Amino acid sequence: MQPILRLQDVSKVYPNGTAAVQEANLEVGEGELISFVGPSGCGKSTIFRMAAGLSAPTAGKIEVLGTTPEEARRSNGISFVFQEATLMPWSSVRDNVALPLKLRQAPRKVQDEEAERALELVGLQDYAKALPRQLSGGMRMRVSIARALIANPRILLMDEPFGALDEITRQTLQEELLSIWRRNPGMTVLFVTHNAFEAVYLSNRILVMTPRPGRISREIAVDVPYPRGDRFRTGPEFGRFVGLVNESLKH
Ligand SMILES: Nc1ncnc2c1ncn2[C@@H]1O[C@H](COP(=O)(O)OP(=O)(O)OP(=O)(O)O)[C@@H](O)[C@H]1O
Repeated sequence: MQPILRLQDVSKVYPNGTAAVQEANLEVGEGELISFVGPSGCGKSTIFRMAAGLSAPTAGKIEVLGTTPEEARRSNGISFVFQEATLMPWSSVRDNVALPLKLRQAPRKVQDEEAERALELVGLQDYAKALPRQLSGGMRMRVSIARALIANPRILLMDEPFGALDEITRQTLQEELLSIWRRNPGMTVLFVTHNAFEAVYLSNRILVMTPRPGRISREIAVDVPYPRGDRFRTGPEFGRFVGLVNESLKH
């Protein structure tokens, strides 16, 4: 199978001399949902920024959708969701979601229709005219996800998107993400989290990174079929996987 994203011996040393990533190797297949876990500062965000073409590696090669990361981003093949929802405070929810289409100069009618459709996917169809400050943290994150989905990306990069949310909201958004992912069989999701429970619940594969400079030290396949639901979350198998992730983080 042709990988949709490939890192070959990728390293990143920042101009101030900080070695953030060292010889990371990775192949991601279409339709995977992969989580990255690792200690703070081990280079997870750096890998994501490089994969999205927002920062260049200092060594090695990254291939996304058979081309360069920059090209994949320009053609809307790859979208990014950050930890903070980063919305425009003066614009309505609908206009925030429509931004990627506006930047592409899509007709206003298309922008509105597609924004409504994306808002429906995240359950916010009734909030199209609201301003971001009128929403809760979880709702703002949903807007941010809708904005990433509007361009129909083949790869969605999510950098600790649920880190700032309470546990209940986090679990709701996990379910929504899984449901969106399952309804779009070709969509590949890469997800950064500090939370072993979240990684196990969501992913088909977990990549554990070493402390900085980050390398991918271990891969854990969570070979449990979807939909997973509460039975998986509360069962013995779940605990075994979480134990495996936590154990791997110690080495
Ligand atoms: N622009 C930059 N210039 C210099 N050093 C940087 C820059 N961005 C990140 N770093 C450093 O590179 C290392 C990796 O940072 P990165 O944000 O990729 O880690 P992370 O694993 O995502 O961390 P966290 O889990 O805390 O979000 C850190 O030591 C960080 O201080």
